[in-house]
Amino acid sequence: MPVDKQNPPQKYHEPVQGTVFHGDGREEALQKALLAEPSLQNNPGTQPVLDFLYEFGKKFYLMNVGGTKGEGVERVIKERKPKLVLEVGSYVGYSAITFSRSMRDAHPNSIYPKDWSSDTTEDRAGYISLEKSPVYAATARTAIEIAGLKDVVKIVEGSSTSSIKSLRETLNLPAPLKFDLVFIDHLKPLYTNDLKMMEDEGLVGPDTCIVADNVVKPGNPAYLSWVRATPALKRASLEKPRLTTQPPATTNPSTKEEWTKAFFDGPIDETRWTPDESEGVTAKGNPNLVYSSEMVWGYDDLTAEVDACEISVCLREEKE
Ligand SMILES: C[S@@+](CC[C@H](N)C(=O)[O-])C[C@H]1O[C@@H](n2cnc3c(N)ncnc32)[C@H](O)[C@@H]1O
Repeated sequence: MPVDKQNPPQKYHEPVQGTVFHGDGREEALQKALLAEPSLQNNPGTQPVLDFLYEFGKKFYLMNVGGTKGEGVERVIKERKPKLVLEVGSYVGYSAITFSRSMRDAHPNSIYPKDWSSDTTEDRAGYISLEKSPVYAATARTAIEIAGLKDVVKIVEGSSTSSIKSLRETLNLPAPLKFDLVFIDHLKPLYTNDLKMMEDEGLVGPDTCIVADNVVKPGNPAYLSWVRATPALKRASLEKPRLTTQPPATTNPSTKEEWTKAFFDGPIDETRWTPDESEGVTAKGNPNLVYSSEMVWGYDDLTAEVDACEISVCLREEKE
């Protein structure tokens, strides 16, 4: 869809928070529609599939990153040229198609290996996407295949926290190999625990760029506090015991300026709580990683609500 950063896109749906906006059969219907669409069979490719998802989303809301925020992330990919990308939350494949296309354009001659273990001088690249729902993963695979990106994108099914913990084993990904870019876009309360798990496993580190979607809509002050805090503040937080019940969530600020300036000194203590959805897999995190973090603003293309991605580049690991 055309991107106009100054003006909101046309609104096709009312805000969906608090309503049923996925998991009611629309993802299966989308898969069938993708397979039945003659123009996609005759003219497969990335843009026809993205356009098809956008048109479907106008009728039945789809929780895709969309064009305006997606364009900001694509710009980062074009600048940083990541070779190994991790996405958390595939849904029906919109972001995986958009971002892996940019990655492939940056590395047209790379090999996309099935596993990363072999000792080789090959120029390799790959886009790994984690998805909990087998139904959404199946639709994403269909979309990705029609888009011609089957060899570039690998979907790993399962719950994110345990998938991340076992990812080196699952992908034969030897240390110290780590991700160049991570796109976090799944269950909002899990963002911090899952980033901490990546830090524990050495899957992120100096030079990794971490992009987190929906930090304004619905908002994620706890996550922002982890990537914006100083190592000293994070170390102090980790010295305190884990919280066993969910603390009251910090309220969202109301202006862009407040969002940009807030959360450099908390609510870091909220990050001591691990949501049930991590299924008992808790992470400590590496408090010594220093991130430089900024917000990239955009819209939900279908509800026209203002939203933002937080883009955090890991600068270095501070010595204690
Ligand atoms: C906002 S959607 C992702 C949208 C997608 N990144 C895009 O822009 O096209 C969130 C996805 O995260 C998945 N998800 C939620 N919790 C998860 C978890 N614990 N592990 C893995 N995936 C999860 C949901 O099933 C859903 O497909």
